[in-house]
Amino acid sequence: MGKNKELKVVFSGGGTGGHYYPALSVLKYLNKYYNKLEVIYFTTKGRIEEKKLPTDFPKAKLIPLNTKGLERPLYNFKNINRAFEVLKDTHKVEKIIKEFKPVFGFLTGGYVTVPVGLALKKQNIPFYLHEQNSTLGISNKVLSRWAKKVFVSYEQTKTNDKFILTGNPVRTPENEIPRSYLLNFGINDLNKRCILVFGGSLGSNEIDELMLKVYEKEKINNYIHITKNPEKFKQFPNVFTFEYLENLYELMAISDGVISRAGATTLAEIQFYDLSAILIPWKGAAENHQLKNALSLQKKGKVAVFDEENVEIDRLINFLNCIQPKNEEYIYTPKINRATESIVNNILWAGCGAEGR
Ligand SMILES: CC(=O)N[C@H]1[C@@H](OP(=O)(O)OP(=O)(O)OC[C@H]2O[C@@H](n3ccc(=O)[nH]c3=O)[C@H](O)[C@@H]2O)O[C@H](CO)[C@@H](O)[C@@H]1O
Repeated sequence: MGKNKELKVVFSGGGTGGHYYPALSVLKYLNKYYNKLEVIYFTTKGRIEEKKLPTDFPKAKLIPLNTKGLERPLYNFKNINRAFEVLKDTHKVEKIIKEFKPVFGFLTGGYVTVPVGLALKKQNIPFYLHEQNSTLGISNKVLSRWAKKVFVSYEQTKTNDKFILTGNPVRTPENEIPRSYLLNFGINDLNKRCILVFGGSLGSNEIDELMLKVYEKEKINNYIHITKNPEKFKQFPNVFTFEYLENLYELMAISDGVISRAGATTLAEIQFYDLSAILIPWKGAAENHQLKNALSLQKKGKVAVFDEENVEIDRLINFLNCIQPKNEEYIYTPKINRATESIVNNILWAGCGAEGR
């Protein structure tokens, strides 16, 4: 990859961590190779990409959009207003990119990407989509007909040659991380299993309730549990609670297992860091995509999928107790994430367009 170059790009994607973190991984990768990477990131007002991006990526210019998701059922009166908002935002984005002149756009899903994709199309600027889930989300479905390429995380999502299987980009530590890093999070016996518990980027009350039952019975393993209700877990000395951990992926690199929902980005991280996992798919996900995500990972082993309405606590505990823990000497050594690399290579060098324009 060439260095000392300038590149102007438009990014968008978010609303939730599952859409936002893949965009961030690609952005960070690009940033390594360009001395002057100029980025406009179109954000969902008040959501994760707005709150986290400035610290993650200080050079990006954030522009919030008003577009909101459609109400269900679709014939809801509010949706007329929502459609107007998309038109207004499309116009706003068009004006901005006309002046900014980006080389390409990269969009990772979430309703905010719709006006951005429409504006890029109107200005004849190539754009690329990334889909994290096994089925296309609504925004990606709408935009895919105009996208230059659609990068996907699962083989079964490909429907024509425009679709390229890359996997889902995940955040990776730049440096080695020793197992002893866990001491910073309260863990004091590094030879015991360390299990990370969380309900995606938005949290999950159901997982909190389920884990209360697990912690009543299982006192040996250590747990780092992300929750909005830390007071519920105070009586368990082996449970260390946090409201949100921005760098959860660093803990994944040195932990032993995960108990979580089955959001696609979490699943990609579980695979990348080769963790054992108990997955409890969220039933409200569009087209039940979390269950589909989870089942395709289950085929690869080290993963058990539970139905949230029927979790057998003893089976769950038995699964945990079969995990071979890393020992206190363990050190994670940095490795490249092939999905991130593959997306960037496809955009810049594999004749997909941007650099050759
Ligand atoms: C309610 C909702 O819309 N869910 C969707 C959303 O989920 P959600 O945003 O929960 O997505 P994922 O579970 O895929 O990803 C969560 C991300 O947040 C990170 N994390 C989480 C907690 C924390 O304290 N710190 C932290 O960094 C995880 O490491 C992971 O990178 O996007 C996913 C990917 O499109 C979809 O599959 C989900 O169905």
